[in-house]
Amino acid sequence: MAVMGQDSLWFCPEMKVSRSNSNELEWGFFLISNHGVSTDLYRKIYALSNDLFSLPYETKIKAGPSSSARTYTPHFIASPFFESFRVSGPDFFASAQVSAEVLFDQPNPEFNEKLTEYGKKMSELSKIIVELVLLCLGEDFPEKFYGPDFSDCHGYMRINNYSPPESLEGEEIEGLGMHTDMSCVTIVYQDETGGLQVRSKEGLWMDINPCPDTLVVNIGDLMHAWSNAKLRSSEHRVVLSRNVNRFSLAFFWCFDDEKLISAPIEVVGEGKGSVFKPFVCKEYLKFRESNEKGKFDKVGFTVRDFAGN
Ligand SMILES: O=C(O)CCC(=O)C(=O)O
Ligand SMILES: [Fe+2]
Repeated sequence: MAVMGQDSLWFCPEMKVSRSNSNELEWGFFLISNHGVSTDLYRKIYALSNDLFSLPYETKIKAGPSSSARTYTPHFIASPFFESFRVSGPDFFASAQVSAEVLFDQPNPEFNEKLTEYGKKMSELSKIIVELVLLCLGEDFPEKFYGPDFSDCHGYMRINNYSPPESLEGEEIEGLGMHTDMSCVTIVYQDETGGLQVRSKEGLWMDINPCPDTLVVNIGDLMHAWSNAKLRSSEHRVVLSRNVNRFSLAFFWCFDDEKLISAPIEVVGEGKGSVFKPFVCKEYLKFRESNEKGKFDKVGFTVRDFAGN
């Protein structure tokens, strides 16, 4: 796997993050290539997802928030133009099957198999990425902290469909409002439509243009808190400016729900104060859920609002 720089936007662990210039650590986004996921697998998942999103609303909502499956997020929850299916690990097959059973008339083994293959690939990649990211914080960090703090991580994916309104004439609208991710790291595949943007520290929106055969990785709130804010969980959003559907796959690699997140002294530094109070992972997830419902037009809450000192 290679981690690449693009213009000055990206930090690159393999280029060795220079501690004298912490800028590279502060973007919170980078690209990876040579990740081992075939174009063919993306094509298949894209086609299967299209079948899914093309189903009538009455069918999709059978897996909606008030169903027992609760894998489908319909329009008007995150945004009027966004809908999504969730597939959770570690048993991606069983999770995909929960949706397949309520959505398809017949068994659809290909759907379950392809999403399982993708979930497993992303889980492996996430482990490598976490090790690389730890290496950015200190040479001995992967060895010291991967086992105790990161070996119980688990992942889930969201298959996202953005459908802009037909009236979109040269305008730009938010397909997904500004937010930070509730993950340690997130791996995003975006199709060639583009629209993903990251907010700089100065508040400027920067485009993350689609780049063939690369995936976008971003640091999430859990890693931000664990690293005592040394690794930035950047605000990002998706803007739609063309009248075409946009497809993306976001994979979130997270701590166990019960984990107490507290930055180690080696990260904070002797005699220095932590940026965050220690908190249990699931309490933060609960806080975000209760604060974000229906607030897609508002600035999202982050871990700073929840546990900032
Ligand atoms: O669709 C994308 O490109 C990004 C999605 C995203 O930020 C998310 O699901 O958290
Ligand atoms: Fe996100």
